[in-house]
Amino acid sequence: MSSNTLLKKPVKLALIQLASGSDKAANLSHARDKVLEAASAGAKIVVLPECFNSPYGCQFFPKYAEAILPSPPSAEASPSFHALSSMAKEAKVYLVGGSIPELEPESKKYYNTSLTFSPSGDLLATHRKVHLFDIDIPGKITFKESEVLSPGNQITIVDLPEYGKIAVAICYDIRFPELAMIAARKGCFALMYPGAFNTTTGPLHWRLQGQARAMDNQCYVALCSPARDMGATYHAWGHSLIVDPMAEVLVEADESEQIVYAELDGGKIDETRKGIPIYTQRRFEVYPDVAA
Ligand SMILES: NC(=O)CC(=O)C(=O)O
Repeated sequence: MSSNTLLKKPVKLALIQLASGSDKAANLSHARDKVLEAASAGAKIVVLPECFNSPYGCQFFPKYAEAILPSPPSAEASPSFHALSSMAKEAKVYLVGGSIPELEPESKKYYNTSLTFSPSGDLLATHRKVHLFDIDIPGKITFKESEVLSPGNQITIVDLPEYGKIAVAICYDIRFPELAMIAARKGCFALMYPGAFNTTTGPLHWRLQGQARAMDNQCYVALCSPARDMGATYHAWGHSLIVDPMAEVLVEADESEQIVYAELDGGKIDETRKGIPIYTQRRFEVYPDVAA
């Protein structure tokens, strides 16, 4: 076990592949139990899935949306914010709080938003899904988040003082390697993606996207899905997974509710970058358009 300049000390990461239903309060309470379970197993960074407090679908966003700003949000207006903050504090973990439908009260715009909290329950970062999930695969799946949601406009990098920097992005964001590349080049040891691929795109692309982002950027990548519910309108792929900097899948769930864990080690980032030194071999003079 070793550390490096990106990851100061080894850390156990947990992804909670949560089974959520239509009752928001029940979902929040269930998430709390699972976060505490992950902490008891030694996890210090815990990730929840996309839309963990609601069913996933455009028809559900307005009903489940809550305000996050203005600050400080009240427990009535922002129950998920408060629940996440208290579970992080109770479990004493860094918590990447999956995502929740957000209503920005002044603009009346809706967002798909991820909140990250410190072990003392303080909000560290807010990521609004940058790339909205608009796809149309005839006969298989049509989804248009942009009919209801607005996109976020920022790459989100979060400093976890004891460990180093992570990037947080949501689901469809993983299909845009530019975002991952910039975050990695700014020194993140891991890219965290709460996500909910489906039974059409999941088998083809979920693992591949996770491994591709890890291989390109030689850092850890985590994808955290909801458990599959065949009674829901959207059938999540599940298969939450953690990939190491060599693009090896360290752990992968099936589609049922479970928690997957892996130990992240800075030495693995060094070893990978030493063995395949693309970080020092880039030729930005040949492709200046992508230089940061
Ligand atoms: N749900 C998403 O945002 C993305 C997805 O399912 C896919 O890219 O496939």
